[in-house]
Amino acid sequence: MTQQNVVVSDTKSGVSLTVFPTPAQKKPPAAPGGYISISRRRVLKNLEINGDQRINAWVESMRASSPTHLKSAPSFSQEQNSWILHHPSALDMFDQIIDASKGKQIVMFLDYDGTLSPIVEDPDRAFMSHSMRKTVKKLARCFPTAIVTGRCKDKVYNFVQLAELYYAGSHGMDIKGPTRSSKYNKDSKAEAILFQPASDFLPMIDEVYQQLVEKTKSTPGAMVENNKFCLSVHFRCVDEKKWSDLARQVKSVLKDYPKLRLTQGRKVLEIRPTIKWDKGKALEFLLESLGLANCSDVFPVYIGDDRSDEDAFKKLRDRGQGFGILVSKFPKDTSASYSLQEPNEVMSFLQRLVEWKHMSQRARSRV
Ligand SMILES: O=P(O)(O)OC[C@H]1O[C@H](O[C@H]2O[C@H](CO)[C@@H](O)[C@H](O)[C@H]2O)[C@H](O)[C@@H](O)[C@@H]1O
Repeated sequence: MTQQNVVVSDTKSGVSLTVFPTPAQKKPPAAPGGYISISRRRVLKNLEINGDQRINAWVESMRASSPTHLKSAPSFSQEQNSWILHHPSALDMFDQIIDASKGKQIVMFLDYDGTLSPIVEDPDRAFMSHSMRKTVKKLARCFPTAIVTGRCKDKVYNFVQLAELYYAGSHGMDIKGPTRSSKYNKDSKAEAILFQPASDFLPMIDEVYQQLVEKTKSTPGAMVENNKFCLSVHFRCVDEKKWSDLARQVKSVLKDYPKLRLTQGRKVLEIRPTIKWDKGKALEFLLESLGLANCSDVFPVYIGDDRSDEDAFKKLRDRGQGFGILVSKFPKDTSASYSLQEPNEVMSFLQRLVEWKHMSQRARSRV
């Protein structure tokens, strides 16, 4: 690359442009603000446009991924019907699912928000019901069970309060084994599991958290949540007309932190380290910790409702093991095989798994 070439990178938008001078431009013109600066200005202008387009794309995508109103147009019900054909209800397909798992060790991975708990306005009040807790407790007696969430691990633990589970907080960047022994972790090895691949990022995340709180305080309803290794900026209680402004505020803070990236969830923008780690990798790590990563007779089931869960759905597809279940009332682009409409259906599905396990144990003990 010659000295005159200009590389302009917008690390946040992933845009990296290299501007090569044309032969006619090779000598810098005498005029102030030579050709490199003019090109740079043009490129920066383009980046501004791209930046705005990107913000609009986030905002649109956030609206689409968490629709507020049930659509009623005929084309929508057609879309819904065709989607359901491709992602049938895991409750309707229960027998087929059980058939596919025959002779294999089922391992359960559960997202938290929108899967075990209903979506609510205040993230600090996203409690799971007692009946859901009871169900998950029973489930963990039948199968190794992990909670995989974007939340801070300790916060989700306070919601779930089951010491016999594995927990992967901060989108899998904070993993911990059970602290209470169960059938699957008798040798106490599980308790020793602790994996934090992004610990170097802690000071940066704290710094960005402070800046985001300061920057967004002028936007009524905006809330920044510290999830330890990642952050969430909540849009749910912000007037939709202000969403683009809020996204711009977030982007303006992040421009100085190329080592952080933005992802988007249900009315939330999430800020996380650029390391190659996600819920899919966390799932693989947990299977390895359980000594099941290289087994052909493992059957992982991952249930989740959000974009970040797609990494885990995809991982299962790539491994050709088990399957994903998307929790959604609406058709969504997904790598999950099955669907459930809401946390209540998730609970029914988990209950059926527990009943089936008890029945098959009883049948085996009779033989
Ligand atoms: O991986 P998850 O367990 O699904 O966590 C993803 C985000 O969940 C939470 O936000 C979502 O639930 C809130 C409470 O119902 C809701 O108000 C918000 O709009 C949703 O996006 C959590 O607060 C975030 O920090 C997580 O990133």
